[in-house]
Amino acid sequence: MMYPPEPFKIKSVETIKMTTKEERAQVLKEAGYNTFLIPSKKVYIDLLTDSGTSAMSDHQWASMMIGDEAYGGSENWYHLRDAVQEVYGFEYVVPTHQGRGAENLLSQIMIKHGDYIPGNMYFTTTRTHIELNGGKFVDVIIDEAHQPEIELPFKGNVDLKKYQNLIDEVGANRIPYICVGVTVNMAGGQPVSMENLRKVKEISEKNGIKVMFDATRCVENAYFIKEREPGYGDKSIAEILKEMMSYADGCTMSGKKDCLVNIGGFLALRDQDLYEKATSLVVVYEGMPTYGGMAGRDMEAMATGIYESLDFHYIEHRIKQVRYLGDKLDEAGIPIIKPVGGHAVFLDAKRFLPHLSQDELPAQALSAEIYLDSGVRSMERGIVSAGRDEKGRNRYPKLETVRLTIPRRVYTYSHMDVVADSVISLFDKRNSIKGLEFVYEPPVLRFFTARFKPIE
Ligand SMILES: Cc1ncc(COP(=O)(O)O)c(C=O)c1O
Ligand SMILES: N[C@@H](Cc1ccc(O)cc1)C(=O)O
Repeated sequence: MMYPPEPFKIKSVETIKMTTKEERAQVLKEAGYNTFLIPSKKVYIDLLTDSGTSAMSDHQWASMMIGDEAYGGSENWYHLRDAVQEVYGFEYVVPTHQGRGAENLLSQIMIKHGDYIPGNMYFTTTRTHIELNGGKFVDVIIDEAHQPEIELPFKGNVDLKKYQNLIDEVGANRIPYICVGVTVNMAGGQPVSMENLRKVKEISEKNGIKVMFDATRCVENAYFIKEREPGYGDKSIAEILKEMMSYADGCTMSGKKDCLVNIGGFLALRDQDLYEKATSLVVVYEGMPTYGGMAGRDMEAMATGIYESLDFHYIEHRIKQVRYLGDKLDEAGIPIIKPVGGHAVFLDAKRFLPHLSQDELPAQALSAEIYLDSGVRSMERGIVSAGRDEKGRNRYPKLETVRLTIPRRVYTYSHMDVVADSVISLFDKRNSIKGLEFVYEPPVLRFFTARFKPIE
């Protein structure tokens, strides 16, 4: 089915309200033209992120009622650990408050000053933790991933030649692990094929390098493998996921995405020695190794969410709802990253606003204009998100995009129509959109709290 109907019915609703354009202009000014800083009550359709914004199921809410809020050995922890072991196949699990808690632990236990960490495109928090621990991130994704117009089924693949070249150049002993995102957030939610994962594992094993997945959206990746990779059409999402994970030595997980919860995460490992190192740190940064910053009820909801995410009808609808929005925009001639990925539709701000240079922050300006037009909140993913390099110079990513990120089980196809209409109407008056400049720039992860003003 092209766009399947919602495989759920709605039991509880949250009212959303439209604001006036005058009100939004004021809100935007007060938020320094940064959509992260807009109060959510002033947002009509919130496509800032799919992180922690999912609607939980009735079963997950029921799980919240059996929270065992014990400091040590909560019953819910054992359920979560068992779910991770069963579904993802890793023996050792360290709970964390969210994904970056796991990234912190992994980076601290594995990276030595001067090490290199290859990966299939950077992610903001992941690269920050690598750098804070003295490592250098090296992008080894295929070139096509940086080109919005090229359509490939697995545009998140690791370029095996680039990976091998890095090993030859710096030596395997300077590469503790490769970080493989499944799917790749910054490339547009693009998946990685099973064949590519298998080969990455082969090269890594040969060279004594560990493979660590950023498993944040691994269920979405499994769906794409089922849909696109020969030999996987008849396999279940659970089987595909298990095989994907069999090519990793561990993973970091932001449970706020594919585990369908509002908060939570974990680090999973196969190696006992690494696990012991991680547990000695988790007590410093997160909490006891049996809660890691989560309440008992949150762990139970995550355990339930992990099993629910394997349902084919759920994941098919999720992917295709995102595709519905992408197809509508594409048919109207709006420049987007193609193909449409798993969690979001990415507008190509360079082609949307060709009259603005990258220094005029076109994606930041476009996300502000979308909010002004319709109250739809999106996120900049371009030069502002890329930040500065070690010498303090702006990084200029090839992809300058605005991300329309769809929360799971929250909005309907008609909400997608409203979003598409707003973007299409803005495209017609795109020449009047002005650039932005920084008025406040924080030193790290600047996009979260930076402030801007229009360039007059
Ligand atoms: C691919 C990816 N990795 C890691 C993270 C970090 O997770 P969290 O937001 O839960 O800290 C996120 C989202 O932030 C993400 O999208
Ligand atoms: N991981 C979440 C939250 C987040 C957003 C932006 C970031 O750069 C970091 C984290 C997302 O991708 O939406």
